[in-house]
Amino acid sequence: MSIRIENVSKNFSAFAALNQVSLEIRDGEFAALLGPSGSGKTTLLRIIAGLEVPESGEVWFGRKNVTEAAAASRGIGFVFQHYALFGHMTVAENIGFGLTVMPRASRPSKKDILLRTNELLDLVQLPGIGGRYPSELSGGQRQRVALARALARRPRILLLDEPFGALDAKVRRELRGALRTIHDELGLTSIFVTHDHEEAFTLADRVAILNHGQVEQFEKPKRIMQDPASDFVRSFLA
Ligand SMILES: Nc1ncnc2c1ncn2[C@@H]1O[C@H](COP(=O)(O)OP(=O)(O)OP(=O)(O)O)[C@@H](O)[C@H]1O
Repeated sequence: MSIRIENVSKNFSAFAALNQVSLEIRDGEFAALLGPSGSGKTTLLRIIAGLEVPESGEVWFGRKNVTEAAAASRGIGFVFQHYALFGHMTVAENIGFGLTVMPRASRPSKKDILLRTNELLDLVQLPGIGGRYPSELSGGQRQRVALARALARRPRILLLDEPFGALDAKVRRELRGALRTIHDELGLTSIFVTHDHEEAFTLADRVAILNHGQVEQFEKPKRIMQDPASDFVRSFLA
């Protein structure tokens, strides 16, 4: 599902967090939003998710204008750094949660939810741990479970906000590989927020570099390295 952001602006009081941002992410693409702290990455992701409303501009998913659509109706999966799992629920209950709260008419049966949960545990390479509690998992395993939970309703768009920020370098690298494989296998369109250059450049098809609420450059990693579009990009990458 392609995502088109057209002239989006967002202010907090008098402060412009996003200033006339336009970005077009192709169906099936893996895009990263990279930039220093406060550049507007999370705000842009939250607007795409429907968790913030822009003052002006539009957001399109494919041929649908979703600018005013509720977050729950957008068919998105999210993974956040601190989007904690429910501690009192098992891993399987966490993953199936989004399915169990669906309206009765569209809710899958208990048996189907269990099947789906096991399928997702296989996908994130944690088979057999559905009966454990989050406190019994490592940080990397928790983020794999968070990813499985985000995918339970078969979203076509996956939004990730610094999902590996709290993990050590080795686990980050492993999870990066796993995430990219899942993105490709499921044919998702994914947007990944990070302030880590290496992470953005190894994961994404194209990287959007943000600074002061504006996109300085949105291109393939190689192209950005070869031909930085501004002094800011050059010094940010140095
Ligand atoms: N709810 C809010 N109220 C007031 N200001 C906000 C709010 N949310 C964000 N901002 C401000 O908007 C700017 C952009 O914030 P945003 O979180 O989008 O940046 P970011 O690039 O994701 O930063 P970080 O890497 O630190 O998470 C910041 O200056 C921030 O202080």
